[in-house]
Amino acid sequence: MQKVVLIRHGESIWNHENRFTGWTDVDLSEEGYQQAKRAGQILKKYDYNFDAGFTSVLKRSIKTLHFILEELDHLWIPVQKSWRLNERFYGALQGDNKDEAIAKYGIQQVQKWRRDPNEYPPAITKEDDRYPGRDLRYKNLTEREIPLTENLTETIDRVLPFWNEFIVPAIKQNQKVIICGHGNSLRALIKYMDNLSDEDVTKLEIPTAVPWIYELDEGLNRIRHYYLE
Ligand SMILES: O=C(O)[C@@H](CO)OP(=O)(O)O
Repeated sequence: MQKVVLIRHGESIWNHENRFTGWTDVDLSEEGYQQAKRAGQILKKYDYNFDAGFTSVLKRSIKTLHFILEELDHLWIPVQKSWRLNERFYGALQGDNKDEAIAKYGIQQVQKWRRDPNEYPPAITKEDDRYPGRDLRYKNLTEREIPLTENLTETIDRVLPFWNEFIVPAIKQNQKVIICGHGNSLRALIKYMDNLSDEDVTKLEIPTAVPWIYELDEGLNRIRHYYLE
């Protein structure tokens, strides 16, 4: 049996301000920093240790993983960062306040944008300041890989190659891995791992910085999962 730890980053400044974030590189709030430290202490209490870490290229996740590893005195383990673990790209909603969006577009539309796996948020154009194509960290992506908007189904499609190419081989080599991601990149992974229907995944809400333990059998099928508190 293998244990894999999934964890969403701690609260970000825009989580706190209730704004759509997506690929915007927003920092942790003070509360988010404390949450990350607490997550590390919880993992330490239960004697967890890791051989490898995986995270996105966004600082709220990178820092959360860093503070967790610091609590475990594990800053030395290899950490692989990939845009494929980024939050879902929220298009033209990025930066908008979620309550203001509800007032403008109605709760049903906003809820669809947020949770319907096949619904696209309004797209940006390549001229928009939020277009990731001018950001150095994405310079090796093809134009097709750089989103103007993204739904959860597409998030799954770009998370899975990273899961299959890097995380699965590490698990198969008996490495203990921790994956620090985002609400929707983890939702994408869990939809795949748990074979959740489109309907069921709409109900999946993932709290910030609470370690979520996946116990997997030899074939990497889920035995059970639970939060560590
Ligand atoms: O704003 C975002 O990028 C995400 C996560 O905070 O929001 P939501 O939960 O609405 O998908």
